Amino acid sequence: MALRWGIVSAGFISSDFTAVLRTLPSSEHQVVAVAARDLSRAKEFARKYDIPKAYGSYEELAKDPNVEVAYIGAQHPQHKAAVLLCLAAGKAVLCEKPLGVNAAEVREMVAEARTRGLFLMEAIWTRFFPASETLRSVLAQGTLGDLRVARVEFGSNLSHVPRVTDWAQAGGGLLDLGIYCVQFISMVFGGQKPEKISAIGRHHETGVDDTVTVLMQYPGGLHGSFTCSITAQLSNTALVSGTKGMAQILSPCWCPTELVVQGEHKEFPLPPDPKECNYTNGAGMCYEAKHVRECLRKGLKESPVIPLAESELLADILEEIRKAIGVTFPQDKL
Ligand SMILES: NC(=O)C1=CN([C@@H]2O[C@H](COP(=O)(O)OP(=O)(O)OC[C@H]3O[C@@H](n4cnc5c(N)ncnc54)[C@H](OP(=O)(O)O)[C@@H]3O)[C@@H](O)[C@H]2O)C=CC1
Ligand SMILES: O=C(O)[C@H](O)[C@H](O)[C@H](O)CO
Repeated sequence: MALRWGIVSAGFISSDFTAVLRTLPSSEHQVVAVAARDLSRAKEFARKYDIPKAYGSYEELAKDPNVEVAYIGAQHPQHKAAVLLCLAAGKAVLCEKPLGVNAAEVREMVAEARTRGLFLMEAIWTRFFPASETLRSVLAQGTLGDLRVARVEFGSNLSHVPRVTDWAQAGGGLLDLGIYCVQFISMVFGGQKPEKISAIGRHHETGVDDTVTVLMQYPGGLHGSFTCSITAQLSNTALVSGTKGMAQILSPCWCPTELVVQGEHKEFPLPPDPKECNYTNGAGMCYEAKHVRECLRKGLKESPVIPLAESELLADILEEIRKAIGVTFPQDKL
C-alpha cells in the first residue's frame, strides 16, 4: 500500500525530496499534500509536482486525514514546532537534520513521539546509502581489526547561502555540516557516548560558527576527530581505521557513492537525479524514503538505523561543542 506523504514547507530540500518521491513506484509512495507559510507558494509547489492538496499553513496539513507521514523540510529553528504539531495530529514524522537546534529541543520531540506512540526519525540520509550500509557490514565483520581512529572533513564556501550564515536561523557549520561528521563517527564507533570532547572554533562575522575542529575520545581509547567549515573547501571524506586496515568514504561523504576498503575501491551508483534537484546526489534521498516506509509498514516507532537515542546523543555532542567554542542560539536561553 502506498505511503501517503505530506510535505511541510516548500523550500529547496522539500523540492528535492518530493521530486525523488515521484520517481518511486506510486504503489509505494504518494505525495498527497504540501504546506507553506504562504498559500500561493504552496499552490505553485503543488502544481509543479502534481500534488492534490496545497495549504497555506502547516496546521492545515497536520489536520489532513489523508496525510500519513509528514516530511519536515523547514529550516532548523522551525523543526520543533512543525514536528510537535504533526505529532499532536497523530502523524508519523520524518524531519530534516538537525532534528533540533539544541538537545532540549530534540528531547522534547522524542518524548512527544514516545508518549504518543508515533514514529519519528531524523533525516540522516547518509546512513541509508548502499556505501554506508556496506561500510557497516565491513565493520561488523571485523575486517579493520580493533578500531582506533575515525576522521571526517566537511567544508565548502557556503557564505552565499543565507540560512547558513544567519544566526537567527541557527546557521553555522556545526548544525548543518558537523552533524554529518558526528553521525559518521558515532556510526562507526557503535553509537557510544564520547568520554571527552575538545574543540576549537572560528566565529563567522554573523555570530555563527565558521570553522570548527573537534577531538573526541571514546571508550576503549578510540579517537574521533573532524573539521567542518562554511567558508573553506575541505576534502569532504571520512575514514575509519583499525589494527588491520582502513576504510575511506570518498567525497561527497555525506551522500556517498564510493568506498575504499583496504585499498579496494567499490562504487555504488545512484539512480538518476531528478533534473530539478537542488542539492548534491539528491536522488539518494530515495533510500531514506524507502526505509521510512519499511519502518511504518512494520509498525516501528523509530528507525533501527538512526534511533531516537542516537539523535539525542548527536544533539548532546553538538551542544557540548558549541559550548566549548562559545556559540549560542536564541533557543539555548529558553
Ligand atoms: N538532507 C539533505 O541533504 C539536506 C538537508 N537540509 C536541511 O533541510 C532544512 C531546510 O534547508 P533548505 O531547504 O536548504 O532551506 P530553505 O532556505 O529552502 O528553507 C526551507 C523552508 O524554511 C522556511 N523558512 C525559511 N526562512 C524562514 C524563516 N525566517 N522563518 C520561518 N521559516 C522559514 C520556509 O518554509 P515555507 O516554504 O513554509 O515558507 C522555507 O521554504 C535545513 O534544516 C537543512 O539542514 C538542507 C539541505 C540538504
Ligand atoms: O544537508 C546538507 O547537505 C547541507 O545542508 C547542504 O549541503 C548545505 O547547506 C549546502 O547549502
